[in-house]
Amino acid sequence: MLQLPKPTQPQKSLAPLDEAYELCRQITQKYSKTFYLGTLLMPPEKRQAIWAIYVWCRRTDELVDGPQAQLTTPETLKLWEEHLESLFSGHPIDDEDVALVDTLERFPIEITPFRDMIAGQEMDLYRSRYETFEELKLYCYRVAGTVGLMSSSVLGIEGNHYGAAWEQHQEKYLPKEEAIALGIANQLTNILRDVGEDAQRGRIYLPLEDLERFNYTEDDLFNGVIDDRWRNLMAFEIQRARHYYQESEKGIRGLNRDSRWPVWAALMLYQGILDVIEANGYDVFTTRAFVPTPKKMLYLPVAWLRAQVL
Ligand SMILES: CC(C)=CCC/C(C)=C/CC/C(C)=C/CC/C(C)=C/[C@@H]1[C@@H](COP(=O)(O)OP(=O)(O)O)[C@]1(C)CC/C=C(\C)CC/C=C(\C)CCC=C(C)C
Ligand SMILES: [Mn+2]
Repeated sequence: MLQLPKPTQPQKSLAPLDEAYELCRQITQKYSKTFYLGTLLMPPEKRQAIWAIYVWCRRTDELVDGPQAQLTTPETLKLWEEHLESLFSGHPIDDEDVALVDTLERFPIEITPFRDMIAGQEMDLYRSRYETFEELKLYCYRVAGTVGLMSSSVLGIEGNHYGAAWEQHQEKYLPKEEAIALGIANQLTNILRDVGEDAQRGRIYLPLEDLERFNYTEDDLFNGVIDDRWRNLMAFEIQRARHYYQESEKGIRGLNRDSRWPVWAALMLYQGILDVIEANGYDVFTTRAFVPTPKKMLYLPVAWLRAQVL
């Protein structure tokens, strides 16, 4: 269902726009309950645009993380970048692209974050360790901070007046850093939740300098050792992720009013995973941390309130 690029595919007739958006809706709903719920709180035009962006991101991630990932080479990613360029010149190739091409017309977005995400996925082809947090942060920017930048164009920036009303210039404060911070916070959360799953694939995203700081070894991690060293290491990483959430929060008030509730909701739902990891005694080896649906529903009114007052 998630088609990988087929460069030699002959010309085919593509889905009409409403069907393409419906396809993107279905894929978003299937693959991410959390972000899908967030989009349901948006006005229809923004919601559809986020589905289109989600699907492009999902397809990009699938290239290195999906069932066909073994077949992906740097050449595959090069072809995917050419595919991207075709979309940016208004030429959809697959049904899902029809929605993204329309979204790009309605909400102009720079191509850079899309290219950067492909570069991030490429890192997964040749890296399975990160020595320092600085190195990991670059990866997190590329695979997730970029999502913040892409989404911001759709979410919209509230116009802020600086200076007196009779002055001509009206400047907009662009909360770019905050959008990137929320992506990084989400990705760090994702990494902490998936430590066990990634270890089974021989991957360690936690910076090795942090393992060393807490005297915890790669072997300990592959054996799923949970002791004070691990608990302290995890507490440190969770605190770092929470710092990025906090950094992102001040950007939300710079967004259009109708985007603040969905973003607060997505933020709280994803950050909630950190609380579950703590409640599970930092066991990310045998238990997958998730926020149960009734708890998700409880977050929604709190997120609404924050969107009104913060
Ligand atoms: C509500 C809203 C605007 C959501 C955006 C939804 C969107 C377009 C998500 C794209 C997700 C995606 C498939 C990215 C590919 C790379 C990747 C896998 C990144 C990880 C996402 C979750 O992955 P996964 O599928 O493994 O997770 P679950 O199993 O579903 O838990 C990431 C963790 C990155 C997600 C990053 C964001 C959603 C960016 C958030 C930032 C903003 C919306 C900017 C807000 C603006 C300001 C000013 C704060
Ligand atoms: Mn992934």
